[in-house]
Amino acid sequence: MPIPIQIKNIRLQNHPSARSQAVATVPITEASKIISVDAFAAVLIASEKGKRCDGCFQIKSEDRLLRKCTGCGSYWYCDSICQNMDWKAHHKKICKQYNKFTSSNAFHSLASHEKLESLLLDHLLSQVSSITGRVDEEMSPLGIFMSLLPGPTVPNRDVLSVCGFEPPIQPDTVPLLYSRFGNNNFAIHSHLTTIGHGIFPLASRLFNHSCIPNAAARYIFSAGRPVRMEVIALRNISPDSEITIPYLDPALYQTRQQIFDLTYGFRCTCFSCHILETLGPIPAPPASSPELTSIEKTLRQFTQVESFLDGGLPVIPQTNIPLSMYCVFHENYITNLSETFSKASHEGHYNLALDSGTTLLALYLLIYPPNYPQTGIHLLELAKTAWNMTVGDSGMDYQTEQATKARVRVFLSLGRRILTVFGPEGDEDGPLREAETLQSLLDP
Ligand SMILES: C[S@@+](CC[C@H](N)C(=O)[O-])C[C@H]1O[C@@H](n2cnc3c(N)ncnc32)[C@H](O)[C@@H]1O
Repeated sequence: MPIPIQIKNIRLQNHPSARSQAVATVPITEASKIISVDAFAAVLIASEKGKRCDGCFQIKSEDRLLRKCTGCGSYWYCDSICQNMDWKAHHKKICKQYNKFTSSNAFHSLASHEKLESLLLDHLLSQVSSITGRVDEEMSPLGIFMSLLPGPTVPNRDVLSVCGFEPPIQPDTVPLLYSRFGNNNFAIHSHLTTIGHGIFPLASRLFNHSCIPNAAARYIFSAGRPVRMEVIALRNISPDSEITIPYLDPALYQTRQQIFDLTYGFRCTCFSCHILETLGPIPAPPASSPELTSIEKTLRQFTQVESFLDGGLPVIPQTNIPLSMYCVFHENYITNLSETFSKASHEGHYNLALDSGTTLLALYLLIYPPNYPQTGIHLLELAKTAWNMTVGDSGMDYQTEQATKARVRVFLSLGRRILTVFGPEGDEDGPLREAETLQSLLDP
């Protein structure tokens, strides 16, 4: 059956297990924008409420004070443009019931992710009810949403039926809508920190997941507009190659397959998952420090992280990983290592920070594909740490200072390159701006 979606430079073709896949019809160059789509529905996470505009998601500042909705007092906006946009899209349907619902026992009994889902579903249902009659239009956001594959579990309607209103859509449409909800909402981030969740039907319809993706989503906030998702090519994509995005952090080596099963209803068969399956369960890292130090040495040697720091970032194949260092993929190890790095860096223990940060970089080279934004942000953090070391130690001798500054330069240039590929996203001041500032301090 032909697939009735036409997007510039992309063709949807049949896929044996994922129904369809998006493939490039022309060469797509690294850093280019593959698609740009507005959120069909979006909601801020609880900790961001009152700090950002509920309409466009821009952050409050001295120049952008927020005004409260006078009806519920629980939604905040930059100005009347954002407020009108939100009112028409969904808020007029929920304003009156919002406080009653969010203070109800039913709402309080939900886990925090369920609360967020319930509010997002609420926005979605309100949105849907404002555009009744367009369900059958194939290219409308709702038409595309309804054409998505259902997830493995249907959300509990009692839990997720929010604000007590029933959308005025045909009753048989409601279960279809619910069953497509859980597996099609995206975490919206600013500088890779989640600030909300949103529904982007066209992006859902097009892109399958890979743990070694060649594209990734970034989010743009602009006044008077809904949040926009842009899917960016992380590397050159040749014609007829599939375009894939990560549905979750590929570093979740132990839990990702379970999340695919439970939330999306598929088994990932990418190369990284294939290797994981071949190697079997990941052992816990050793408790003893000398043993762990030796494993970390093997990891750094295997990725040649120290020697490449003078050149460019290598692509390390996940093949032939020495079995002795397999435990570095344990999620506890990754979490502990990144905590050690950021704590040591903040507390001024720079030698420890650079040591653990370099080991973490070696691990990221194995886990993430080229130009993955997390690697770029980590390189910037390493550059800032090395820079703080040079300015924080007034007794540093000239040679050590020059050697440390040389490390700052390398980390910064590698990090900037990756961050430029992904491009700016979210709030105005971000890692790219920080990288420019650090560059101007280094080379005044
Ligand atoms: C957001 S949709 C992606 C578009 C989907 N291929 C379609 O035809 O509508 C997500 C669903 O696609 C399928 N899918 C996505 N990535 C997959 C993968 N790597 N392997 C198998 N199925 C996948 C799963 O059924 C998943 O719930």
